[in-house]
Amino acid sequence: MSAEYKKAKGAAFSVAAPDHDHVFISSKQHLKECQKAKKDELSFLAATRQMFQPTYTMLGHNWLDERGAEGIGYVKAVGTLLPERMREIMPNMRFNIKTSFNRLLRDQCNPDGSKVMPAPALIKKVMCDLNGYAFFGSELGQDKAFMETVLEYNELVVIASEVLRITPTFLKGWVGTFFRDRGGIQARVFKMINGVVETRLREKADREAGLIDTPAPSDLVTWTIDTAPTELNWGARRITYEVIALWFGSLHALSATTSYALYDLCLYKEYLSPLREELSSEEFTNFMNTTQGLPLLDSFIKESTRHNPMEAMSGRRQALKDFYYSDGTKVAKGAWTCVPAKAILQDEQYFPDALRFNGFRFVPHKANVPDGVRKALQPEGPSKLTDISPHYHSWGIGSVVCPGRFYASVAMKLVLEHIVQNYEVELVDPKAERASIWRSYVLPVERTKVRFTPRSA
Ligand code: HEM
Repeated sequence: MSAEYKKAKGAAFSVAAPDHDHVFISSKQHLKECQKAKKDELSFLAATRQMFQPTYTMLGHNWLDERGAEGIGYVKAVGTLLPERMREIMPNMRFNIKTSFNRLLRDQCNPDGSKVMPAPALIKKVMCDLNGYAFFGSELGQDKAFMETVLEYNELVVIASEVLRITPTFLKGWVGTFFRDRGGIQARVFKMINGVVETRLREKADREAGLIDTPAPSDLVTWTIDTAPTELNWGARRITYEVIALWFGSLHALSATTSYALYDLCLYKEYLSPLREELSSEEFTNFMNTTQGLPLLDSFIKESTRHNPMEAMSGRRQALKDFYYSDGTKVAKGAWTCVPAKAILQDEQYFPDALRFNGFRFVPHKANVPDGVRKALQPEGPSKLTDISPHYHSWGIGSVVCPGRFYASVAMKLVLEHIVQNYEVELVDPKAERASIWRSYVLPVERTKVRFTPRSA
């Protein structure tokens, strides 16, 4: 894809795949037209459905192709209500991370006090616990059996959806049933979440009738209920599906991105000292009080996402009918149009010294960067991890952008803060494979091990 992007010099290019063709765009004009396409022309939700195969991975749930036809309450729940409450829940998020690390590393001790763990597997569990708290509060979030089941379900969906995407249509029903019935895991997860949703709906009705005066818990189940489209009268079942869909959209990306940042902490040790200085300063208190700040850590994570994008493409839209860009480029019905995000992130025009890791390339000019730490400057000036820009498409391409990025930024910072402040980290085998490529995904290799040595040891 990168070679095609270079050859195309801004023009659109096509890449065929077993399930459908891809038409890649990167010019300002194409992006503008893609963002402005009508809802019945290019669809984000149709592409998402193809990615996740919910018919087989979410107990037959299906959503409409037209974004907004069933409301976009989830965008408010995730992008507004969750960030608004973040300051309130951040101390508990921090405590949750500490508890997870202590529990997960407890049994791995070597005689010298160090602990060795496969890094992505560890991060996935930490993030699962953390997300569990943000999504389900203390009810299901503290329920060990539920958290183990929901993590197992997550893994199943990732594998099942990829297998189903390339399964010929005539075999899909058969292969899909195999995944759907596997140990009844989908039904179990559904039942547990649905139970909580039913209770919350009952309590909401009681609260509105003045029968109880306890406040609703501050978590995504509550906010998904509160932002559900009233005119559609969603019951518990539909709300449960919405919560499950949000869960998938979040855990996988969060874990992969944080795992890469952990590898980068192991590989580029010169950043540890300035990061520790920042995390021990007023900056951290300010971050806990405002959710903002920590410019060095923010830039380090952003550079890690640039250097190791977990997906080669972004801004997927499926054509619901033949679609033509104004230069005549055709996206045939069923094909996807998308952006070659990884190739753009490695383009020297936009990211000088693009192939090198420059942890502080995005920091504000006034930030306290010590001499000797590389800091390539961006032509467009400083930017934050959560910013959307025409060349950084990790959160999407505009018209649809990730509303979870504010929470993701805080969650990643809190996990990395815990690691940086409490451990020295190193790759057990610096030559071990860190990333594996499957189609457009570039995922952290599960078995790659990191040694955690407590800093006080
Ligand atoms: C590092 C972590 C994450 C990454 C890299 C990421 C990336 C993305 C991307 C690329 C899109 C699609 C935009 C498009 O195709 O144009 C998206 C959409 C979305 N993401 Fe995230 N995401 C992350 C974390 C999260 C989290 C933690 C949540 C929820 C708590 C979340 C919720 C959503 C939702 C609801 C959408 C759909 C938005 C809409 O329909 O308007 N994401 N995300």
